[in-house]
Amino acid sequence: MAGHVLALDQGTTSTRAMVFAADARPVAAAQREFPQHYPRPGWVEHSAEDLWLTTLTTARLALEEAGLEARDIAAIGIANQRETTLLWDRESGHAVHNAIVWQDRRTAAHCAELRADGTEALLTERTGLLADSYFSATKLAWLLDNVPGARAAAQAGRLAFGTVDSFLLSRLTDGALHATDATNASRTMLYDIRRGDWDDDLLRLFRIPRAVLPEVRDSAGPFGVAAARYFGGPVAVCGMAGDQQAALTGQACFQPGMVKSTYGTGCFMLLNTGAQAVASRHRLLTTVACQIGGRRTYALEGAIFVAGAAVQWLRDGLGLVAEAAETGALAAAADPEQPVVLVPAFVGLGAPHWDSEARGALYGLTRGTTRRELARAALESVGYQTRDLLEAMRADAGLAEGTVIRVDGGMTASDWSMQFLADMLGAPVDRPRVAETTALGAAYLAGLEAGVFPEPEAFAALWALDRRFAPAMAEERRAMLYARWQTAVRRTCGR
Ligand SMILES: Nc1ncnc2c1ncn2[C@@H]1O[C@H](COP(=O)(O)OP(=O)(O)O)[C@@H](O)[C@H]1O
Ligand SMILES: O=P(O)(O)OC[C@H](O)CO
Repeated sequence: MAGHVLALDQGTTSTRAMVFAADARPVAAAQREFPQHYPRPGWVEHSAEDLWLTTLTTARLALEEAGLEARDIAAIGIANQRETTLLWDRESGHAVHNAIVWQDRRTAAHCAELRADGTEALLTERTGLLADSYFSATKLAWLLDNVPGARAAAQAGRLAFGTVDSFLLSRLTDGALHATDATNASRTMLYDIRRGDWDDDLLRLFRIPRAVLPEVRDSAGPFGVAAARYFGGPVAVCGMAGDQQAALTGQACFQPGMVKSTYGTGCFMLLNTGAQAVASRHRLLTTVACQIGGRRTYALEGAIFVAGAAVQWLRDGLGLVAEAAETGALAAAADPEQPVVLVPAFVGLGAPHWDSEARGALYGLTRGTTRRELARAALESVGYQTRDLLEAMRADAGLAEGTVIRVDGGMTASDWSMQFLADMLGAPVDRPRVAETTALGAAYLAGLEAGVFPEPEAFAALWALDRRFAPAMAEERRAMLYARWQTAVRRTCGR
């Protein structure tokens, strides 16, 4: 039975483990949610032990469901929520503080200073990122400044910093390996994405001692061996990548110009730009898509914070639906004469606006507005925000006519949303048969290294279409709706 790969997908709200066969078929899966901690407004933390234990538990459950043992697993691949920052004691493996999650905004003031004093230009040039609390650097600086004794211990080499991939790897290998991959490193705001190394100027700027940093490796390659006691036998870890980059790989977007967009709680759209790190002129991020054999592939990325979360708000906040899936039928039945627009800036707006002060707004309400129009506005908001990203990508990288958008994530179950997306983008939207593209991407990286999966070209041939949504909206209507959205965003951002 050898020739299976175990993928660990450690996400923001839940941890999944999946087993894939050599033909990329998923054969087992397990998932566990874990608590979110909000110690103060704008702060978001995870318990490091929750991240570890849900990973271990789901991995064991998936192996059990597949009826497989450690010796049947050729390799482990890890995909993870990115940027989330951990600092742990090398000796004991214990985190010195909860993980500070990517959504956490406690360092927003620090980032505002970096923007005000002109440092952002240097940050962007070296790391491809923007001075935002989203990324790891200011979170790590906060930990070193606020956890008693942390700075001295870090300088003495007793503490290790890492994103979630690095922390899980350290646990799996019983502390033997302190490493990350280039995709995760590219989200820290400490890594020069063109030179492929930690940047001494940025380390000085954020007062980060080099001694805390992990070694940066290829996304597919040897990452040590998970100790025998975890899975009943040793298993090699052969791949790691940030979850959005893993999804780009799982969607087989290997060629420059290919685009994937993932719709979960938020939305992350990545465009493969090949060997070229394209500097964005429209406030997109430049990031490492993958590193194999020392060769880096880059991507342009647009991140929006609220996609499926707008549907969650209708369900849990307003109680307008009992199930997310009801929103499609409601939207279809909405009054076409009522121009209700939702700008879901619940936590500010991400790319390309980056307005952390903006808050959500609804426009066009009348006495005749019902939950049908609100449902339509929530689903449409995802299409409009994606159009904003695509326009920025077109302007930055000149996308080819007829570029197809490959989609994945929980919200792609909504046919209505996917059709509106295709209409608003004016581009075909392809939904693959394997929805778990993040786990598949992690499995692919590990399986490639272990010799289970074929070279990219042959793997790309395994990608199978579930459904294509072709744009069907008249151009005039498309332009009118998008103009209305842009007006709503301008008003929301006070511009
Ligand atoms: N049929 C549907 N229609 C609209 N939204 C949906 C539907 N099914 C799921 N969603 C949304 O998709 C999101 C869950 O997707 P998932 O990929 O599991 O997210 P995450 O990995 O971020 O937790 C939720 O926000 C949910 O509201
Ligand atoms: O865990 P997800 O799927 O919400 O993804 C989170 C992203 O990696 C944050 O950058």
